[in-house]
Amino acid sequence: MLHNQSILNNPFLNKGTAFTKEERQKLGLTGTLPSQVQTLEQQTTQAYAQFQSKTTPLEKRIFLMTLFNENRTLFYRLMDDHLVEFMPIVYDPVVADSIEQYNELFLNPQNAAFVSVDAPDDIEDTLRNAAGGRDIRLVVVTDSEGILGMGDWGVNGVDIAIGKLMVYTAAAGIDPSQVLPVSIDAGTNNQKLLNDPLYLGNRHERVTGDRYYETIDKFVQAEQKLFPESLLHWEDFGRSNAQVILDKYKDKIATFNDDIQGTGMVVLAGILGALNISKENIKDQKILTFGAGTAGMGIANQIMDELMQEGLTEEEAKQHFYAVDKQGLLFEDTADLTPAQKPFTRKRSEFTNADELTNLEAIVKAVHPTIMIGTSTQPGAFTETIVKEMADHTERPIIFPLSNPTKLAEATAENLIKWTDGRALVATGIPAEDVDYNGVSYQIGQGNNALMYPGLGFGLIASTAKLLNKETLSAACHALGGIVDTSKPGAAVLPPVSKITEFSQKLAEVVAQSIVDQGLNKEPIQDVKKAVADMKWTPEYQDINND
Ligand SMILES: NC(=O)c1ccc[n+]([C@@H]2O[C@H](COP(=O)([O-])OP(=O)(O)OC[C@H]3O[C@@H](n4cnc5c(N)ncnc54)[C@H](O)[C@@H]3O)[C@@H](O)[C@H]2O)c1
Ligand SMILES: O=C(O)C[C@H](O)C(=O)O
Ligand SMILES: [Mn+2]
Repeated sequence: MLHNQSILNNPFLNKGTAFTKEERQKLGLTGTLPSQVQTLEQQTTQAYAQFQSKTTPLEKRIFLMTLFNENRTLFYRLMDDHLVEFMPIVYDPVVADSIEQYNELFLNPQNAAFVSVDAPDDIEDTLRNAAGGRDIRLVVVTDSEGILGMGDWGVNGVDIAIGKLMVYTAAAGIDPSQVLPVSIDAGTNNQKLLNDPLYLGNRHERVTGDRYYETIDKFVQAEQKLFPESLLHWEDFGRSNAQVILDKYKDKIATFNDDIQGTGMVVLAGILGALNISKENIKDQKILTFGAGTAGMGIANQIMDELMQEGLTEEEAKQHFYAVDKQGLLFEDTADLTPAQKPFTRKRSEFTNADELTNLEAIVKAVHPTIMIGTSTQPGAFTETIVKEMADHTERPIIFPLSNPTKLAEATAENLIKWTDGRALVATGIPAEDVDYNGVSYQIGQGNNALMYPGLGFGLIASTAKLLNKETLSAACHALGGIVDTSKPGAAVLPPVSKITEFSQKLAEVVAQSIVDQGLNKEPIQDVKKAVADMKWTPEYQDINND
């Protein structure tokens, strides 16, 4: 039996002023609310007016988070109605501000689980307590070592897990009571946080090595034990751990790393969209990834798989890539290569001036890439000189400056369009306005994994997937084709966020079909479309059974 006040304080059950007279009677809420009974529509109108009265993006976010804390149904109903407006507020880029000010703004743990490296024996209880008896199907976990491109944010990074989950529900329709955001607090190397008396996380340096990996393993074991039907999504781990963790679990459980695989997917989908516009072939492209870290190498691997599916051998496919990191173009003998970088290195003998290829300008001059992707965290790195040099050697340069948040982008969409006289095919990490240039309105696709992971994850959950493999990833990358009208001048390389619910559903169906076709579903599924449709949650008030 639920205590009356606990219903009002439970965001998964609370309806606020929408509790009917009968419900108030039944649940012991009579007299605990003003007498008027409102509809969800009336509540939505009132809440949106309040939202609009807030002047800064952060104030808007704080208001929405308060609503989220109170009443998930109302929050998601409002988000459904104003999806394009709310995405940048609850998610990237404004989530970055809330992460930087997490301690100052803290009001509510938002049903997250806080796993501590200092209390390994509490991990199972931690997850159980945070789930509070809910049937968890989706876990987004971060250790916050690489939050967007902003580095280490300790426990503050929990907001990215919460934000990613909000997009899951808004875009794909995962039931918000079936999700669990998790912070793995392994300490932090962010000196500012360690010195901050208000910092809420473990006040010591990051734990690394065996103790770190034991914590991760304990977490995975407990997560699988408590929520055997769940999908595990990894977010914003550091460069040295992200791939290692993924490789350890990817063949055993339903899991993926969003920065590696989600980003790889959205970039390949964007490239396929761009090539649809330029009518070029992927086998004729030279791909430069600037910032050969977690995302950069995830992107390279996804494109590599596509080239191999197009019939190239591994050796042939590798010849299409130029990976660039701090050291410059990565060669076989470059110092400090990561395991993910090694397969994508070049030979010095390919270039007459190999030793000079230590900066992007020299590399672009030597390579003449047709595709340039930025995941470097280096703002403004795609300069006018570099972009013009690239555009001098290819008709439709494909340029995706993807570093987030806004202040870290390698270039703006507007500059890329201007510098190339409208020829560049552009996608940016954060939302970008249309660019009006020479009478054409250029629509800019959002090259953000948020376009892909909700549909991917939802499809995996709905199909009760045992694991995610290359076949399913590849099928998903091709699922967005045909949504954008590429014959229109200024067409975007990716479908707009305004259609995210539509294409997330399509993506989920393609993913679920691929799982079932490969026999990777745990439970029998007769009708894939129905399985996806049945799983979809919509923000409407349900009857509460209080027995
Ligand atoms: N749009 C998206 O969907 C999306 C997805 C994932 C990551 N990102 C963004 O990409 C960026 C990188 O994320 P990550 O997870 O790969 O981080 P990461 O730390 O794993 O990788 C960043 C890489 O950039 C390299 N780098 C740093 N300075 C450089 C320089 N001067 N020149 C060349 N390379 C340099 C680093 O050495 C590292 O290898 C972040 O800003 C992140 O927000 C965007
Ligand atoms: O969070 C985002 O906006 C995309 C991506 O996962 C990132 O780390 O930048
Ligand atoms: Mn990320």
